Amino acid sequence: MSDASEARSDEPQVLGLEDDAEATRIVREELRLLEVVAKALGPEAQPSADASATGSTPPGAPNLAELLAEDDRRLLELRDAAASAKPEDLPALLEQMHHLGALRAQRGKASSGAVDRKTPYFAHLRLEESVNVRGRAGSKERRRDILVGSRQYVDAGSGVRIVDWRNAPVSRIFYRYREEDSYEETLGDQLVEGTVTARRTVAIVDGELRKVTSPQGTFVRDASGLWRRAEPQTARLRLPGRERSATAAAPERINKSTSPDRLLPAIAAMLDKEQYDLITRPGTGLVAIQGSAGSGKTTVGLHRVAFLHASSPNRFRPERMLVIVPNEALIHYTSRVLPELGVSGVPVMTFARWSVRVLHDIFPKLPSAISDETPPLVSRVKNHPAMLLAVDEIASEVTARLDTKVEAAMARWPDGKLVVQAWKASKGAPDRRVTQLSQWVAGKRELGKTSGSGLPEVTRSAVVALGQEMRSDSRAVLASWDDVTTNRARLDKHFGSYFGKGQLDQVHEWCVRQARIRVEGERDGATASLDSEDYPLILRLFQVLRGPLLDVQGNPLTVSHLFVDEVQDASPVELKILLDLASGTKDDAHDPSQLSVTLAGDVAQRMREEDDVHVAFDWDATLKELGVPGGAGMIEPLKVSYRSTAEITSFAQGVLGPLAHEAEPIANRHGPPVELFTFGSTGEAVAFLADALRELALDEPDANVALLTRFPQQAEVYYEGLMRAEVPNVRRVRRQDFTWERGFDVTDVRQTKGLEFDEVILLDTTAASYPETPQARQALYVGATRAAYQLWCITSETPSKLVTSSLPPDQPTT
Ligand SMILES: Nc1ncnc2c1ncn2[C@@H]1O[C@H](COP(=O)(O)OP(=O)(O)OP(=O)(O)O)[C@@H](O)[C@H]1O
Repeated sequence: MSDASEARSDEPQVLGLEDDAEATRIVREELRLLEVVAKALGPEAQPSADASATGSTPPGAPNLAELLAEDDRRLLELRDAAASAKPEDLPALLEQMHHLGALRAQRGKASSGAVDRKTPYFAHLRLEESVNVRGRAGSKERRRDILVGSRQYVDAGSGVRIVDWRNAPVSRIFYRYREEDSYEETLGDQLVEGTVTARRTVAIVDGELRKVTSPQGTFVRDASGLWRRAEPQTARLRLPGRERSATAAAPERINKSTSPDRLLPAIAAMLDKEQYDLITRPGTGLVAIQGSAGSGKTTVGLHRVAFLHASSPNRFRPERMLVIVPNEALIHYTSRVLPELGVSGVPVMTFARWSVRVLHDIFPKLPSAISDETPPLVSRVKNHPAMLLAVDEIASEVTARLDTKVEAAMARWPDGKLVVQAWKASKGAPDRRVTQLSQWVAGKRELGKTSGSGLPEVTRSAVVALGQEMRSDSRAVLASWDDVTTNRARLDKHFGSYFGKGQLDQVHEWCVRQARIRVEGERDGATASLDSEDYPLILRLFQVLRGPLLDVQGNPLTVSHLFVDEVQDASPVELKILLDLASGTKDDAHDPSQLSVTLAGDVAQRMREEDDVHVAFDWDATLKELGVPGGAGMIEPLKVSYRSTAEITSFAQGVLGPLAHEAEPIANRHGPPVELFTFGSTGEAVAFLADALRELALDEPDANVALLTRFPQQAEVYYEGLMRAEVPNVRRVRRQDFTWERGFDVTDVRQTKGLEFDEVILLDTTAASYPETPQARQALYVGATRAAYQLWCITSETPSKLVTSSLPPDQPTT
């Protein structure tokens, strides 16, 4: 490429900067470069090289074009399905289309097609270097201009060279070095040493240069074509400490960035009145805590566990209490609170972890593998609220069969009527009733004030034989599990009004296949496994057929107090199991009068794995469904938003729109404004972030920032870019494997449920990733409210309306 800094007679005009020689020189250089590129690209630019030629696609892996074709095919399929879908299936299909559309858009930007003439590149590097070719003596000096863009373009004739920011080896220099830095890099078989003599980012919109950002200044062109030197870049990430209090009496907040670790602290001395009242409620009964994100729900639930233990150490022994949190990260995040409050040894688990342990204690022969291929549809059906009714129906059928058996069998024996009466007086799950009948006939207990010990011998023997026969029905937990999932008529009856026939066909087919592999062993390479949703299903069937769950010694398993955090994400079946577990037992049956439970949740934060259809969480309905007396009257809202600043809290409420909490949360501190940064491409956004994060790492080495995308695949792109840019301590968190150390965690929103970071950067806050759907609102809300102090939104396409409409009206967007 010719040297753009040489003076020429036909040099482009830079109006508005006549008094600023440095600015004129820089802008003119960039205008000339753009002219050269535009000429080389011509009106119909042709691709010069595809992405695979850059060596970025591993052998055998599908290349970008194949992935795009696959995306298109699936989009078409979804579109067809939507055209003929039942109205109730439409939201799910539309949500899938949004998801795929967002990924497709991102992939499309990186596709190997023609360079986008409207925005051919976003950065310019000028390098002066000396090149040594391996194995050859001597070196060659050269000076060259490299442009960095979203697609590669090389035109040897005109000297134009645009490299793809993601994979051209030379783009490493752009991300790793600043202007005037010396570098040494191996590019192919060449060892290249040199100096970056210019490093600029440029905004080219519709083929026109609009902005140049350089170490010498930022130069912006307005609509009338005049250039001006902009105020120095003010966008900075910062750590807390300088914010003002929103209310004079606002309590202090613990500054986690200066505490020894980043875990949730014990804050007994700081609790407010409402929090304290909830914590000190009597130990028997149910306490339901609703509150916006960061209002202290987890904190209150854990302090309540400690309070109950302190008030009745024998009843609430640590090992007899249970805390259920929605993900593995929260187990670690909350681990400090209880020991600091003097209670060690309370099991804190996810429902999944707890249920795996209990199920295998009861049924050690069940396969231990959990399928990672379960279709989302199967998960949705198995987690559906209607499953509770399906399970209850099975229990009623078993009971009806046993009633018939007892009556039919006893009609033949002397005093058989007494046996029928005793059977009717027995209580609890069918299997417990069979046990009670056996105990009655053996004279070990009374049923309805009678004892069976006076029965004629023949009748007693007949009852013993009948009891054995009845066990095959009352203990048929695993057979009932098969029945509820593989019996097509049952699926239709319970789920037919929520799912289409084709969908239930798929569910049925999957369940039948799973059952067959379990019976026949390995088949076509597939080994026996359970779906993760089978765990609650089997445990619930156990409770309704056989009674309280059992520990490994076969004793009834109960807990003296249960705290379920993020309850809006638990399925009704899971909740029902847990509530029975926390009910205690009397006469072998659950005893709701002993119930001791704390539930904490936020309707606005529901994000279940299988929710491609929006399912609103309704406290009242849930409590009623679970048979909790009092319903919504039990709920105590917490209103102070302790985690996030007023700026973030207000932005987050805006994002929720119609789903916003009835009671506007009260924030107690101010902080930096929420900012939206718009870029021409992901590569440009990565360059900006790399600079901001590097600067933060230098100024505040302890900072811990979360960079969050909506979908996991999007996080990969940013992670790779930041790694290439050699930003220190960048980590890709895929399955809640947070290290809780200083640095930058790149992950998707779902992973951060319940957690807190000083700064959050929401990536790809585009209209495609966050459309105006309830799911997108809730995901964006969860992401935004993870931030305690500072929140940035980044986009390289049309920004989501959820973001733009939630920023304050005077908020400048960059
Ligand atoms: N009374 C209080 N005074 C000061 N800080 C508090 C108070 N209550 C809670 N906090 C702090 O507020 C932050 C959020 O608390 P917590 O995680 O318990 O909220 P949450 O409602 O469970 O949030 P989420 O809905 O996001 O799960 C924590 O840093 C906690 O220490």
